[in-house]
Amino acid sequence: MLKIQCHQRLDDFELNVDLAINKFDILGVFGPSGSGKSSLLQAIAGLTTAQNVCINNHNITRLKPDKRLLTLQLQSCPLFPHLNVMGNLLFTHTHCKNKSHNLTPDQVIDLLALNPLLNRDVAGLSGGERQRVIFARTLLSGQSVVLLDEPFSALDWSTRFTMLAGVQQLNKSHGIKFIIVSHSLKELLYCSDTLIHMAKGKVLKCGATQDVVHSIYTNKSQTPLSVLSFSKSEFNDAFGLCKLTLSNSLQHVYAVPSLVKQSHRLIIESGQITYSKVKPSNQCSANVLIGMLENTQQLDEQWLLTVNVDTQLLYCAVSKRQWQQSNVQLGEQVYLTINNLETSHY
Ligand SMILES: Nc1ncnc2c1ncn2[C@@H]1O[C@H](COP(=O)(O)OP(=O)(O)OP(=O)(O)O)[C@@H](O)[C@H]1O
Repeated sequence: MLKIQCHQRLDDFELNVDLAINKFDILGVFGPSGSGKSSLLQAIAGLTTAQNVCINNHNITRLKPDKRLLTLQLQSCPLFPHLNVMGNLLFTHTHCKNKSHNLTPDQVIDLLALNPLLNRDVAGLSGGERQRVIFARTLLSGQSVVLLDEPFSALDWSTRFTMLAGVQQLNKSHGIKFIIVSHSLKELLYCSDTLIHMAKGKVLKCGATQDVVHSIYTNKSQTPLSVLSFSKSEFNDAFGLCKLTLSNSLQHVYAVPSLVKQSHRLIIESGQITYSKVKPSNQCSANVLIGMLENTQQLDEQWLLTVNVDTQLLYCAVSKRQWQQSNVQLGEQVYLTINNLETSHY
């Protein structure tokens, strides 16, 4: 159980958060610019003085930041300029006391593939390299609750997915809990189990990530993305592709290994999915899944179809003309073709 109550007035802006979550491992915080995401993390970490901060009914408003047993990685963090990358990591590992987990520098370096950077001068690092080093340093502070404010915004999607898979792995292997602020639903869908949607200093919705994302889509504010979870991944030598078996049925799709990473989720954009009432007969049409049309909604010029595949909701955006011609009713079986899984598009 996690309960957060936080009240803070910052000139004209008022942060007023009161939420309760049954369980979380990786909590995402999503919302438009200026909605109060960073202010919330900073108030929890004690970097700003809020009028009231209660976590699980403990009032921590006056508790010093170093007694809060968590660490916050800000959007931009300085590194020590007189130390190289390895020096920065070792400094944190050596000087941070009262650690709650025993992650070693070698483990973090391996997980985040930092070996090629270790002897580099920090002044010469690119924005993305710098973010990876800062994340490694955050982990080496040894806290088991880690707050991250836009931690991977400077990374390309492939590297970002590797880092997010690392976050999931650290949660499983070392029990580290993460709260991650991001503008990107794609990022949060990939890694978080629970999501907070904020606007104007308040929580609009909080709950299982897919439910909250669904409510964001039905409010028309975002391009729909789907998550496809799979339980098994087997590399197929003949195709050079991974065969992914869906979590709740024997349906499967094939994807290039670079899309699979260490995670058991694929993020699929609505434009990647096409649907039909009859099974596609074209031999080239691989990656066809069977589902049931669960909902339709008009989004400006398009229609958004929600299709239940394997108890997972996939979103498919179609033109008005295509929707009218297809003559599919709610509850009917449809075929979804997932495109671009067999070529790397990041
Ligand atoms: N120290 C401060 N004094 C006055 N106003 C502040 C202060 N810090 C933040 N604010 C205001 O509070 C609001 C929320 O800011 P915050 O940085 O928390 O939003 P955010 O959701 O993290 O935005 P972004 O996604 O752009 O980083 C903004 O309107 C900001 O101008």
